[in-house]
Amino acid sequence: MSSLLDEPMLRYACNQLQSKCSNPLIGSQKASNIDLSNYPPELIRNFSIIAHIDHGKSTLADRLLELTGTISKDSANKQVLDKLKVERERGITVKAQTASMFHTHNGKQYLLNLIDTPGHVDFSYEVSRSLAACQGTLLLVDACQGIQAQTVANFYLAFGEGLTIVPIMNKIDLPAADPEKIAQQLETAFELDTTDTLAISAKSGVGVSDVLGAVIDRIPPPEGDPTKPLRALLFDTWYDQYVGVVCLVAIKDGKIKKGAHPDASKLAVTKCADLAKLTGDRITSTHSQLSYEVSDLGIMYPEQHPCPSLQAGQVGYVVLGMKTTRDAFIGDTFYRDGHRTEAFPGFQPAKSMVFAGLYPIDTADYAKLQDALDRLTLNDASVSVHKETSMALGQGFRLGFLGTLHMDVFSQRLEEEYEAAVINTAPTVPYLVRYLDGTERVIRNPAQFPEMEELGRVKAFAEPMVNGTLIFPERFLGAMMDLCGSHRGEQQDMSYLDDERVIMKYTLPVAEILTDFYDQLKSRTSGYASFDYEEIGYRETDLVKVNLLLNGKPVDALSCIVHRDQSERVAKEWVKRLKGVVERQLFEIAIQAAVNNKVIARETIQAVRKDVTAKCYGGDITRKMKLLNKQKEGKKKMKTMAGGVQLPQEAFMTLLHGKSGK
Ligand SMILES: Nc1nc2c(ncn2[C@@H]2O[C@H](COP(=O)(O)OP(=O)(O)OP(=O)(O)O)[C@@H](O)[C@H]2O)c(=O)[nH]1
Repeated sequence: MSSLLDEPMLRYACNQLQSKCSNPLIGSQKASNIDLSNYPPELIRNFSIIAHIDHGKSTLADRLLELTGTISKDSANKQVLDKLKVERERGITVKAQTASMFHTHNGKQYLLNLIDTPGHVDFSYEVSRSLAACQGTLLLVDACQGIQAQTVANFYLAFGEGLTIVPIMNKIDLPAADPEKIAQQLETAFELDTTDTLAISAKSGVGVSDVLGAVIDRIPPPEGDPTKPLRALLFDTWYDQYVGVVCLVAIKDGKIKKGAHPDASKLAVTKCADLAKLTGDRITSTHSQLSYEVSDLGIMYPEQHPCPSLQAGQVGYVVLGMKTTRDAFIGDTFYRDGHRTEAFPGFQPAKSMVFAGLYPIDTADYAKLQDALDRLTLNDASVSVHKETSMALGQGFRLGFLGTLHMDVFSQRLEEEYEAAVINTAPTVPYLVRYLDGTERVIRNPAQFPEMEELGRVKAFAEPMVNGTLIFPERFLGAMMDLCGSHRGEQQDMSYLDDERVIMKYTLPVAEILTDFYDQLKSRTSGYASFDYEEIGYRETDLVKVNLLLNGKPVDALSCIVHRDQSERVAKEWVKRLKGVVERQLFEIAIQAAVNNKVIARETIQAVRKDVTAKCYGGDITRKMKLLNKQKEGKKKMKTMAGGVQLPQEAFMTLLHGKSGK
């Protein structure tokens, strides 16, 4: 028997066993004998919980898992869906989580699949994918804070998917809770009938059992026919170091099964890989047209729990032997080999919205950095990586991210993985250059900005825009209008959620929310405002490139693309910052910022004048002059020798990160 298990499979088996041991229910009858073949779709409910950050999504998920006996009521089981081993391994890029549970209601046992959705706007493309696997959603609102910007954004995503929305007010145990006011907000903002709104405390458990009843009574079961050909929606993936990519799928029609091939017993099988070839179904990806063996499948209970099959209406995981998450396309349709079915609509790959250069501090560490990047992107297909070279920083990479949160988390993980500091250049958005001849080009790096001679052929520039939603108490109205106005925002709409809270819509350039927008939003409202946005495509704008020059030589890593109106302010700011990090040298240093070869800001660092005549005691003036002339020549030599000023790598760290290099 041991010959059947090669090393990776053995490690995988141990891993599975460990995860089962950490599940309080594994070992009990209920968990070990889950066979979902022929589970009727009318006894299944697929739902998600959507909410603004901190409104209690994970806490409610814990209570539901406890109430259904999926996890034990144990103080160690807190925020289980946030702390699953698989989720920790997935990191930030693959965030949706699924947990299946069983619940008996009116004498019937139901299979409830809770599909957790990532909350942050950077991952909203994934929220809609996850919602596509559900028929209903619990819209959770903090009974003290009320509706916030992400409540609005997530509501419209669920509404757009045509899901049944069950409104729930959470945290009613808090003294400041005001359920009546929140109900009014829900009616005003979403025209929801709030007569059936549930009022709960996910923390204490009050009212939570009614949530399970509402899921079963109000959310429709999945439609789907197990007897039809297979049609499965891929809505999430993560990377497992032992088996490769694990895919989360919602089976719309048909079934996928795992089990011995009829001929398996007749063949001499010596390797697990060979065994896998003889077991389970073969399925094809509509997107890539690649065909895969189903080597494992099951449900998340709440960790991976193998089952013999998955069928119409069910949600679970399948292992297909994919080596990296780049092979898996969220939104893809799987069908059984040779039985192509209609693909799900609206497949759209994640779009990078923010680009930044990444360089090792020590150029000798380039290979090590590449290695760390390869390992991290294995699990995160949404980060794009291209090699680039900078005159100032040497060899490095240009990375594309879904947003600034995505960029921050990735950079932090990279520093941990790579165990050294890296230099990130200032983030930029993808700009469009439209030429007079009708062609277009996307630029993701200031170095790609058209030079003077090319500018004559440029018809216009365009930048990506968003529709932003801000929600805040009325007393901050002036401050918020000022903030959006100073970030080139244009007001679209304004209304009141209740007698004191305002909801305001602005179109804003993405480049503006990369800067200090969030910090200002929080500081100007003491944290009382919330903000969310959706992309709305490109709008023409007037762009220029600001070049930073040291003694006339451009420092490519410090150039940036900005709106023409901001160029002077940005230029002055950068030369001042640069002056703060360049040390005085034996010659004068000119720090300049230029647009189209025209200098628009300048600072000067005076030379340190070495007193070369100090050793000349007494009055021989000709000897003094000789030494002073020699010094002057030395200065010239140093300028030409260096070809400009040498800036240590640490200075870039200070400039771009606002911290020292080590
Ligand atoms: N008093 C009270 N606190 C609650 C209740 N539900 C959740 N909390 C607290 O609110 C905070 C946020 O809860 P989470 O469950 O992490 O919220 P979340 O929506 O999952 O947050 P993110 O995952 O960060 O989006 C935690 O400190 C919880 O203990 C409740 O009913 N009453």
